[in-house]
Amino acid sequence: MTLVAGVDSSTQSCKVVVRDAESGALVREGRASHPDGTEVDPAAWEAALREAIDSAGGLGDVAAVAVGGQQHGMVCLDDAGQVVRPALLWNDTRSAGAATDLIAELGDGDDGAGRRAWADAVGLVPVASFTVTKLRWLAQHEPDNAARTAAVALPHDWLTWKLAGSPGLDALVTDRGDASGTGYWSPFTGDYRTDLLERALGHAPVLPRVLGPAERAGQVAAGALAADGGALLGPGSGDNAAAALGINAEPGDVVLSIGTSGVVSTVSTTPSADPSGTVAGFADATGNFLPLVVTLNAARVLDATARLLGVDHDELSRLALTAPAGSGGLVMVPYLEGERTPDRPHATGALHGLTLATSDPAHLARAAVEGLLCGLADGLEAIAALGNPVRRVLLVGGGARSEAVRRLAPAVLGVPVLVPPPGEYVADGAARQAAWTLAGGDTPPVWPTTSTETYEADAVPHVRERYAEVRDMTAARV
Ligand SMILES: Nc1ncnc2c1ncn2[C@@H]1O[C@H](COP(=O)(O)OP(=O)(O)O)[C@@H](O)[C@H]1O
Ligand SMILES: O=C(CO)[C@@H](O)[C@H](O)COP(=O)(O)O
Repeated sequence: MTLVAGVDSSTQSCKVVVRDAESGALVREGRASHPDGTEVDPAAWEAALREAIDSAGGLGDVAAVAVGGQQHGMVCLDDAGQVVRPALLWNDTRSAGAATDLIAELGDGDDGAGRRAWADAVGLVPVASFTVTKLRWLAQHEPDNAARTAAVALPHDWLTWKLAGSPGLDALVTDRGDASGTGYWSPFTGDYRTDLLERALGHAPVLPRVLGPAERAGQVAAGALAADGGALLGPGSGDNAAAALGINAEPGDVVLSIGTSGVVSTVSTTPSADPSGTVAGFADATGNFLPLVVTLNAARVLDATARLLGVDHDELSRLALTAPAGSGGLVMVPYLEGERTPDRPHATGALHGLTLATSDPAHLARAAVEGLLCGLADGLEAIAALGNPVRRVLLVGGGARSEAVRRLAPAVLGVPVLVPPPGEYVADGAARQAAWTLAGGDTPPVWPTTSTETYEADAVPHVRERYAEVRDMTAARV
């Protein structure tokens, strides 16, 4: 049996799966936690990856490995390959002002023209999540660190490079999927837009070479992150592209991921440009494209509400299912860390419709689940509005383990929802890419598609209508 390994270095944790390269069967797995926060020293990811690899039985008998990772993180390296400062993550909003400036600059002061120019250039409109805005923030607020920045990498790029033994800045590599989330790579041309990078940072540092979907990225160096070296390295990808590969998403499939981020993504054979900025036109990990909508507030809305009520996730779910649809008029707009879509980085969460009848744990639990799902329903609507077919909606991520989320999703979204068994689909996709890198060829290996459970419910349009009223009312006040 030939073994391959896949990594998911996500916001909250690092997961490693070891699978049979031919059948895709799971053989071993491990995981380790990441520190909290929106600014993290990459050394913490390296330590977690080492721990997760060890707990997954090591890489000594693994023929190939690939890394999936949280997107957009700004990893700045000096000319000796040392990290210049802790990485700003996708969910850090301090560069919101830089995003506004970059839009205005490309539009010569005309916001609409600026949005269109960015969408046409790189498939996205700057918001604080994207790397290009973080580099502008760095240039504005930490000019010495900006000047020391000889190379810029993404979390998955940096971990792949560390696995290879940090063999010099010119050995940094990435893939189309993650490059498409930087704000300085074009999914239309497949090339970097170093002019936009230089506009942001003030100079154009070394950038990782963008590899093909199954192009070899070197070999694991013994001792660096794994006791045993020799395994081939795949290019890796951003977590959402890896998840789509892991779940074998095809055009017409929409993947709803409820992790730290809430993501609505689909596979397209053509690149997207949405000047509203709602849909980001990313690339996927197979040579296609991955238009997606991302919210900042997803599984942690459930974490926070469970903490407020002093219950665990199972009890939160049970409570939510005892309250009526619409939670008696209690609406939670869950912008607990600001929000990315809609672009309201300074917003806070809001509860509206609190009455004596709704002031109880069940109504609060229901409002939290419905508020989370309404934000994703808005994303699904935006994806469809761009002409992407919606034939199947698949629900994954830690939040999908909630029975209330699974049962309320079809009602709020208005479509059936297919739920595969709880799993690590990002790491699975990375493992499948590793098998593809090992085998070569134009397409990834065919692994058995996972079974799914279908959840259906009568649509409850009044829930989204009421949510939209409260969402827009709170927007007017912030
Ligand atoms: N049964 C559950 N119900 C609701 N949320 C859950 C459940 N199990 C885990 N979670 C939440 O899912 C999140 C982790 O999901 P995951 O997809 O691994 O996130 P990420 O990939 O962003 O690190 C955590 O916030 C965790 O609390
Ligand atoms: O910002 C995005 C995608 O644009 C997020 O999807 C991050 O990639 C974080 O992923 P998770 O930690 O939630 O998996």
